[in-house]
Amino acid sequence: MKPEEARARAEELRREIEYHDHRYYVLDDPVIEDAEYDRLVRELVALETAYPELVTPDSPTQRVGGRPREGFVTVQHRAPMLSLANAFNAADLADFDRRVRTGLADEDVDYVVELKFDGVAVSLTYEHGRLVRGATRGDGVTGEEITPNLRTIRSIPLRLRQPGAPNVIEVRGEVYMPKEAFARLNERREDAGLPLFANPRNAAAGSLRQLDPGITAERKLDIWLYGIGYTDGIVFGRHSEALAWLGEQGFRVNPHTRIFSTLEEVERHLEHWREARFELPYVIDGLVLKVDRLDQQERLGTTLKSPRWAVAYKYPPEQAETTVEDIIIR
Ligand SMILES: NC(=O)c1c(N)nc(OC2CCCC2)nc1O[C@@H]1CCC[C@@H]1O
Repeated sequence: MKPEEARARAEELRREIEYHDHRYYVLDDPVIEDAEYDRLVRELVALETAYPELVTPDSPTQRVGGRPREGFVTVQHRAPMLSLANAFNAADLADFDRRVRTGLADEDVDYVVELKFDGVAVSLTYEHGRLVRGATRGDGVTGEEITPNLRTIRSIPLRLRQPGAPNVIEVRGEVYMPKEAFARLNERREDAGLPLFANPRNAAAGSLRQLDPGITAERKLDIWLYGIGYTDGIVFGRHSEALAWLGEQGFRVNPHTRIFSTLEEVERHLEHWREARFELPYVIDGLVLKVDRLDQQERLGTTLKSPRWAVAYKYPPEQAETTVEDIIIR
């Protein structure tokens, strides 16, 4: 095969494998048999081995790469990754809603209501459509650079579907370990006499902070994208539009997100998930309300720590540990 034929075939295989990765890992709706998928990957690996100059960082064969590192580098987020004020009951929610409506001079308000994933917040930076950096939230201003570890998460695209759009975009999401993967990991650790992880969030954090990406790759982590931090190329009118755009670019965006325009609808939705959350294959510790219109977010602004246009509604923690009351003194 001539070099330019090899280059063309390699690019064709990359597109095809990316398409199937998106169907399988993001849409959970594969259209190819595993054996056929593996054959595509084997052909690409063979081509890249025969023509090493063809290897590009965003090739699907480069997901688990690099030697273990000595330590982590810290990075500054272009825009701070804020935290969320909490609401624990209907009164707290009413306070939040009143403050929002007062701040907006009683204009109509739409709330985007998202599940609150109990994992590790990360930011992903894409330049000219390619993933160049991934970092933990850290203290909101400075995080740890964990790009090789995030590249092992198969639902994170290594390049955007329309690379032309923004030159730079930094997206935010929550990396988590599904309940099933958490249970299997702790079984293996128990068999190996290793200390167990207390919950999926700790397991996800421990898996992301591995110096060896090969270990991260084995941990079956996944991610839900929930926002855009910084971008130099596109402007959205609403948070819900930004979420739709993330989905179009190939990111994994949660299907349970809803938009409501009254607090009553929001409260009914929160009551539904109070029990329904235990059926989910991943842990949530509440839901997040966000004012949808970005111009209204701007007007409400943020405190040093968290936005005035969003709040986390928290459920009481699952009673996993045994408490004193549960121990009946016989
Ligand atoms: N954990 C989540 O599911 C979640 C979410 N669905 N949406 C946001 O929106 C950001 C944007 C403005 C302030 C918080 N943040 C989330 O989690 C973050 C991680 C660290 C602080 C928040 O809990």
